[in-house]
Amino acid sequence: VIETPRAGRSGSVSSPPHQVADYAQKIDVNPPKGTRDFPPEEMRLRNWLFDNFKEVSRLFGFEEVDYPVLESEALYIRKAGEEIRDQLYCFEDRGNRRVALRPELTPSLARLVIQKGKSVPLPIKWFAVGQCWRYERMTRGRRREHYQWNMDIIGVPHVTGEAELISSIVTFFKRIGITEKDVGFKISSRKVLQEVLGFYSVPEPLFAKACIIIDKMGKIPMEEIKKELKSIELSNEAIEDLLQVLSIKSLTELEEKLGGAGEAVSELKQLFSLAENFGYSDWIQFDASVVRGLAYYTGVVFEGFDREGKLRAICGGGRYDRLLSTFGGDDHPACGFGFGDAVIIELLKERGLLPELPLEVENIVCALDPNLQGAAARVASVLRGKGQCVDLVLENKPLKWVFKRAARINARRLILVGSAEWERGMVSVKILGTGEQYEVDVGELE
Ligand SMILES: OCc1cccc(Br)n1
Repeated sequence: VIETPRAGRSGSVSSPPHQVADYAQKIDVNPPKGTRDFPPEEMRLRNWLFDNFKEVSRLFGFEEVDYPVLESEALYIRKAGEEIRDQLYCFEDRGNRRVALRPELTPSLARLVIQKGKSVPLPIKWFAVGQCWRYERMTRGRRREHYQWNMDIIGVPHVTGEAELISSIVTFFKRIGITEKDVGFKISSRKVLQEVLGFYSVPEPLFAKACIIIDKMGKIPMEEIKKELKSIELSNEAIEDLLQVLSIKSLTELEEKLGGAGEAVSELKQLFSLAENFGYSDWIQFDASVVRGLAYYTGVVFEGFDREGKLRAICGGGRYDRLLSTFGGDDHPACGFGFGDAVIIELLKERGLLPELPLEVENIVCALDPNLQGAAARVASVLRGKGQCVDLVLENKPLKWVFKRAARINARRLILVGSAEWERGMVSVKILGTGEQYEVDVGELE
């Protein structure tokens, strides 16, 4: 914390060497509650993670997009009782507009797809990595921001879309050393719920609310779940039947319960068959209790989980065929997922899989004489022009300091610009850590 200097008895302020303005206020140098700084080491890990997100997206032929972190609050006003709504980071701007820091990326995607209309041919395959926000009472000390990787397919009504998306996440996991022994995907479909609630003639508008309540299973007591289901007029019989179906863990059992004629069973069978062809059957399991906590899902839903059961869901997604029409656009079939940047890092730490990402600077260039600083700048420019990374020593420093800095930045080569050598158009090169050293013509440096 930066302290403002206190006036002594004489009234004069004995300020430190650097003058601190008398009016300077004490500021907290930590970032706002629930947010993170990314100093170099953390930023290297974040870039490593995002580079893997983006490389997988490229492998699957997806195009990168982005949207404002600030959106109209209207994008997120859904009436299904979602947690994401309760925690909206929203405010009125100076133009009296209701705006919000985006809590997720999917509504922005829907907005942009509608905006683009027929100018963008289907299927759309877009991905984004963006910061998302929630305003949660810090009582739980949880973060208020995270970065989410999203991949979405618009215009494909078949479960081939969901199968492709899960394949992309499996590809990502494999790239970073995570196997099916570490994580799995619980897969279900909201059409299971729809078919069960349909038996009890539960009106369509209550369907999303029921899903949001059921998503709280395991997070709040079962009695509370039943109470909330009763509050949306589900009969005791419907509730008991629903809870029984939600405990089903196999497609065979599901088919026995629902019959084989419905879309829920047939789509899930197709998905599991496609998984066989993609080669990730060992990563997935049917679990009827998966509904996810977003109101707009309409079909297949899935979530990545850690098999040790220590962490929250790693990622989640599903089909949302009617989101666009809720924004006044033409409906297109759609599916997608969100993958947060925090739980996966916790998992990698747990598994000892965090990558070593040291700062690596190829060259450190130093003038041995203050009059040779220009020469050193020239050498640095020649190397940089050849794509070489150079840390140029910018002050007149003793060699001991230079060697210490070279070690800290993991430099491979120390290039010294000395007057005797420079007069012959040469510089001296030390390959650090090897004792090898030689002189070389500046033009031949590479
Ligand atoms: O996963 C829900 C969520 C949304 C925004 C920010 C954070 Br942290 N978490």
